[in-house]
Amino acid sequence: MSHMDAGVPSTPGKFKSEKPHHHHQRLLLRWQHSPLPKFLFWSLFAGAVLFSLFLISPRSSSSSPAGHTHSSSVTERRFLRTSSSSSSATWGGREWEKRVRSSARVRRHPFGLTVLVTGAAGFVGTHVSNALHRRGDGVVGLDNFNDYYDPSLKRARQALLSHSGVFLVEGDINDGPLLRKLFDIVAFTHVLHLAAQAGVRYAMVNPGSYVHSNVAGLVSILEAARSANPQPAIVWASSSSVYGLNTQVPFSESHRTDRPASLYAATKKAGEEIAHVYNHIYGLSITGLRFFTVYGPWGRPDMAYFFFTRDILAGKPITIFEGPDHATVARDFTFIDDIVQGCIASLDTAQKSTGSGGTKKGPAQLRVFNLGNTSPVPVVELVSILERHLKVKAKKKVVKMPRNGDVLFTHANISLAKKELGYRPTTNLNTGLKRFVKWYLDYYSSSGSHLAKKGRSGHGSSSSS
Ligand SMILES: O=C(O)[C@H]1O[C@H](OP(=O)(O)OP(=O)(O)OC[C@H]2O[C@@H](n3ccc(=O)[nH]c3=O)[C@H](O)[C@@H]2O)[C@H](O)[C@@H](O)[C@@H]1O
Repeated sequence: MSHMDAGVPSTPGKFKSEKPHHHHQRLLLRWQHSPLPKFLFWSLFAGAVLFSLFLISPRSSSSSPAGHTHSSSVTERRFLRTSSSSSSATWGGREWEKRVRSSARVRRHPFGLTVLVTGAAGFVGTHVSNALHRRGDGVVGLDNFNDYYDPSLKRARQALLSHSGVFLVEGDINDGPLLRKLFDIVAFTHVLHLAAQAGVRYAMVNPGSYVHSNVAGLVSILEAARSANPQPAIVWASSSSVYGLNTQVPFSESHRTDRPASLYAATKKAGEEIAHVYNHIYGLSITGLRFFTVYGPWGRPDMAYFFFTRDILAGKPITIFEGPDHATVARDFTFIDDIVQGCIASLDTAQKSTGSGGTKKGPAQLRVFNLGNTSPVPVVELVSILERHLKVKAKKKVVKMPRNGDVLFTHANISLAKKELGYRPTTNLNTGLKRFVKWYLDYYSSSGSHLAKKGRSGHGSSSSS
């Protein structure tokens, strides 16, 4: 859920350099040696630099927010609007530092953790931050509140955290000075890095944002962590999508992950390789968690279970994908509370990093775990459960799955997480969706959403099997 701050271009803004032909080189040399063309050359050069800076600026974005991405095939280079790019949000100052320190204070002695949670206004980030704080750990959140999906939902999650005493810093994971400042003020024992550009299908619409958040952003976090003294242990969100076209089931950590089906998956896979580098060179203790389609209250509106709910209530048709020869599309949907348990167990079992001041002192822990539910459910079944809880019949359109980065099925083998983390998911899809629907109806009726109200009054009496 994070994105770039103003200024520094990453991969999307780069131009391809081409080797000029010798003849062109000679012409260019001659041209450069006369004074007027030299002036013209540098003016044009400066103009080009300014123009490219304009293009990469977050403020240059004019396209509409994402979240409803399943139909677009037009690739755009778009920078998501963040709180710091559209308002005067800043960080720093004595009052700000005081709030950071106070939020980081451990109330669970002697074993309390001090955790920096990136993407803390996100779905998983909010839940884990809350749970850590409740048990007495120090928690500081970081989030850039970008507009990939409705920022008001992120603000509502922030209000929830703030109410329980967790301070959320508004800023970007690509902001090196901000990260250094945070590590200067607080000796974080752990970083739970959840900030990312999520969503499989949106990667075809806005590829640059995936590279920026999931590759450059991850490196930025690891750079700050490796230079910090003491170095924190890192736990971060990878994804079940790294299994890509793997056909061995259930997916186990030892299976192939070199055939991603989407750019999103490729950036998460790249993250796992980058983690290896920082572990190897700097002695950072790093744990990657492959989440399997996490759902639940306070979830992400760009995910199918969420927008299916919205559209069913609004009486709009929903599109259900099917594979070749009518093959069922299924997901190992995992309830948020189980994921929270897996994240906390990963933090608790993470060993200390072994470096200091950027120098490795010895080998450090490097782990990857599947966090799934181990029982895949077809998407049509997900829709039936929603219909039951919403008491509304869906207008279903079954279509052949477009080539959009989606895979046919996911299924986690969680033996390793069970053994090493004591991870045991306990919520099935029916129970989890019941809790989601309850939250959804409460949230959107109390926040005055016409959509939820209209959907309920317009279709409340029809019911499904
Ligand atoms: O497990 C993961 O690692 C990933 O889980 C989700 O990705 P996905 O499983 O594709 O979840 P949804 O976008 O909610 O889609 C769920 C299912 O509904 C299907 N679907 C989606 C959209 C649609 O209009 N119709 C439809 O049938 C998809 O093909 C998929 O099988 C998240 O969106 C990713 O950020 C996350 O990394």
